[in-house]
Amino acid sequence: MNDASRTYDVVVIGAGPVGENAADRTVAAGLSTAIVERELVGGECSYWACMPSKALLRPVIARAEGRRLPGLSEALSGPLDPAAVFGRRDEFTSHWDDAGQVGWLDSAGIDLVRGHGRLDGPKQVVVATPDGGTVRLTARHAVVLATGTTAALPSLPGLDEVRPWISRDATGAKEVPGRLAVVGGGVVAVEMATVFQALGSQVTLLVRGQGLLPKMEPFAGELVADSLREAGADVRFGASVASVARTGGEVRIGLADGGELVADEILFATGRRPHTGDLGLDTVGLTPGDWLSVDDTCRVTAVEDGWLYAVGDINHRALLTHQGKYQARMAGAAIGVRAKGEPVDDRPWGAHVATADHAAVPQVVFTDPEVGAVGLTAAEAERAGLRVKVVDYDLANVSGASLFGDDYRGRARMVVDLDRGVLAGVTFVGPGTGELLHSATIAVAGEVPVERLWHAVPSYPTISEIWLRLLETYRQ
Ligand SMILES: Cc1cc2nc3c(=O)[nH]c(=O)nc-3n(C[C@H](O)[C@H](O)[C@H](O)COP(=O)(O)OP(=O)(O)OC[C@H]3O[C@@H](n4cnc5c(N)ncnc54)[C@H](O)[C@@H]3O)c2cc1C
Ligand SMILES: NC(=O)c1ccc[n+]([C@@H]2O[C@H](COP(=O)([O-])OP(=O)(O)OC[C@H]3O[C@@H](n4cnc5c(N)ncnc54)[C@H](O)[C@@H]3O)[C@@H](O)[C@H]2O)c1
Repeated sequence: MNDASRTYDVVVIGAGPVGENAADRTVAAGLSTAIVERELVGGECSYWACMPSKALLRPVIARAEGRRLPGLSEALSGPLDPAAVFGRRDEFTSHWDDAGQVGWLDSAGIDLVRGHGRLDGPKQVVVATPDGGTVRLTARHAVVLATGTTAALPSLPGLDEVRPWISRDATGAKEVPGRLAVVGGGVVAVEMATVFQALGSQVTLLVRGQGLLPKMEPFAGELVADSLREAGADVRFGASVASVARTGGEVRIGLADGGELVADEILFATGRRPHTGDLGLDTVGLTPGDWLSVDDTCRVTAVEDGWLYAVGDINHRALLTHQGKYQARMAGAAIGVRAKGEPVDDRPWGAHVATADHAAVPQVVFTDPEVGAVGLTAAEAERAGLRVKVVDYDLANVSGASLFGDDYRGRARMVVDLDRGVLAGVTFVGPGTGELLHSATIAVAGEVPVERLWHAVPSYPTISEIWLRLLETYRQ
């Protein structure tokens, strides 16, 4: 063994939250593990996605909530201080320094190899190191790909010259643009529109569809759109960008309907593409640039002998940090038992399978109002052929919600699978509901019978009383 060629039980490429967790689990299973990272240990989530975006959103949401409380609202009438908001964000990204996360890798017994990793045939990884050298890593048991995603941009004439913002530019911003155009109606678009409108930008949201948050219950996007408009944002539906050009510091945006919009910056929040284009996938018979299909233990299905795993965003099952970390826990444990020749517990909800990816993926959108959803929407349940009862309730009628803030607006939906007597999905929309979501995740993942939920008594007067109201409505 020398510096340029090393052998480990497991090699992980990508030290985002998901790769880190996979490595932690394989070390816990007694397997020597190296992790390869080309940028910052901690990945997109820690430095450019979850953490900075939520650090930017927190004062925005806290202020919006405080402004609904007479006695407090007067003290919150002034503008937010962007420099202080950006400063707190910088603390949460550790000023884009990964020393803390590298220390954690050390403490967990995971070897870090810095550089760009590529597959080079079965169980082989070649790392191009920052000093121009190469390190060959051989895996005895498994290679785990956890290389995440980057922003997907549409192909538009002139886009490169415009220097458009992608999510990294928004979450890492140092200045507040006077006019910000945001293209897209998904999670990044609504969260960043919320931040920049509150920090002082005039935001225009250009949504090609007819609603926001199209993967969720329709009322979620409707309530978020109402609130963005009340905050002063211009939310346009059926608005497709046809061309972009930068002249004299301004971006001129041509719309498909012939209209034009002028902005100082344009953010494309139009989805993600996987970091699989330059990963050596062709050396193992896969197509560069593709998302990677996996089984429930996260093994890449198209590769023989079961040595290649893909966890987190790149398998396209659920582009969320918590769900990727869950996959990493399952895959890491599966690699551990397979290495020992022990049986894999791959029954649904078994110890080595990411069953929740199919039935119980939770997500909180940190807008005002917050949106929390888990499991199937009513439309998805219908498409899946389930016999369901859809139960809606206006959160404004819950005592805990009206105490939370005046003029409370929110709505909840419970989708009951009538044949199994359990919940297929739950959605909460309203201020303060994000922390409520895990109760629904437990009910859905635990397949708690609706009749037993009737005995789970929510405390009075909390927003959790929505559970009682939904169940009463269901039983009527
Ligand atoms: C603006 C924004 C906000 C978000 N907010 C949330 C949120 O609030 N909650 C949530 O659950 N999810 C959120 N997400 C999604 C979340 O960021 C991702 O689901 C998560 O980062 C996926 O983790 P990962 O480890 O799979 O990939 P990543 O975090 O992308 O990490 C992949 C790592 O692999 C490295 N890498 C890539 N290729 C190579 C290579 N060839 N060699 C070596 N290293 C390589 C990268 O440098 C990176 O460090 C957000 C996303 C965005 C864009
Ligand atoms: N709070 C959270 O959990 C959180 C926050 C941010 C991001 N994320 C995750 O990160 C991922 C990426 O988020 P995202 O918002 O970029 O993707 P997304 O898939 O949620 O939304 C992309 C939106 O862009 C639209 N779009 C795509 N191409 C377009 C085009 N050419 N022109 C106009 N519109 C176009 C789509 O119709 C869609 O509405 C998501 O999977 C999301 O779950 C999660």
